[in-house]
Amino acid sequence: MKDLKQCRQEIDEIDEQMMALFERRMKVAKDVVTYKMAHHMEIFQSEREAQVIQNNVSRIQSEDLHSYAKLFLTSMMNISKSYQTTFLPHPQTLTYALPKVNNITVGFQGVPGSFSQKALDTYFDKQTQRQQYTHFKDVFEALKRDEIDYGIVPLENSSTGAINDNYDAIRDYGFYIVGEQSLSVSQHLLGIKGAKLEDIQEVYSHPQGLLQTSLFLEKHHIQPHEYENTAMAAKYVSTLQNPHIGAIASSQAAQLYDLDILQDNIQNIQNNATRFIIFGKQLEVVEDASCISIVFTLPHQVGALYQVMKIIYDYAINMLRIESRPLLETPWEYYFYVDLEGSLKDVAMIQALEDMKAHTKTMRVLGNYVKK
Ligand SMILES: C=C(O[C@@H]1C=C(C(=O)O)C=C[C@H]1O)C(=O)O
Repeated sequence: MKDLKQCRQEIDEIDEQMMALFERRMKVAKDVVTYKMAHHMEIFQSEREAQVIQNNVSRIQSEDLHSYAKLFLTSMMNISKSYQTTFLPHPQTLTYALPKVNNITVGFQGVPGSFSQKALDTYFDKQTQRQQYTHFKDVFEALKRDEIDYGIVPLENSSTGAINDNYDAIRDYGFYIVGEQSLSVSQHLLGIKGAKLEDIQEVYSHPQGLLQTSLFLEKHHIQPHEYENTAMAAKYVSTLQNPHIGAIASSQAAQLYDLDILQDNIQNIQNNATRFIIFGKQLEVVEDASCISIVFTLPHQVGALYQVMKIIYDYAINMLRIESRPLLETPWEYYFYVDLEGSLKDVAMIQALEDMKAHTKTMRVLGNYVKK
């Protein structure tokens, strides 16, 4: 048996060599992303990754290490991609993208009658193919598999705040926001034909639908049940044919699933609106893009957020929004999502972003798009 101290000495020597190689590899990854940004290429290149895995796993002599080698290479390439996403485009080489409209497929969560579909119908034209998914996460997965060109998900509601899972997903999947559609949302109490408000004891809806109507539900002592989606809840309630069970959903859902509107506009706040984002695999900047979204993490030190805010102030940039989310790996540390008014074609903006980046631990531009 080898001595532990001796083994660890050997590991230390190996790590030293590996770290030098890691640094070299990451520097090349930086050169790769510079090229990709200038040539409108996606960061993720699945064929290249498959090739890297195939070439290198076959170099490992011990058969029992093949699956570990594959895991090692995959993690290494994930780290390299996440590093690549942190680089800012160069205003001179960044060219405007024409919004893709022809022959595209867009994924959304829910069934016809859902608010996501309504947002999709408002943003895209009739020819756009629609693909529906059960969960928000499925829309992100579908884009990852190239099943769709874009996804559309809600990000924020004016009365209930952020839709956290989608905030985290847009960051974790490394996708870009290419557009935004705001939609005014009216929630209605739906029931089967002939049912009355007084009959309703329980309702089904998406958690957002329940939150947005919490005051009404409390007042009428109606028990809420969470469901995947408002429209799916309406469809479900329609199959139950129980006069005591209702759904909270749109008027379109009432029509589609043959339900009555027992009480309209039951949302806590009358001007209830939801912001949806359209996301894709590439940074696409259209000519009139005026909102830049960024996400960053900060070192745990006094005044770290202030330093970033000061740069925004010094460059006289209008900050449209700031949101923080916990960093799961390290408790009590946060991701900050910030929306800024401006364009990535503006040299001063890039300078400001570079300065901000210097005060962050990690920073990535999520997109530069038009708010609608
Ligand atoms: C470095 C690149 O970018 C990504 C990362 C890869 C890597 O780290 O080897 C491979 C393919 C891409 O998904 C590249 O395109 O070569």
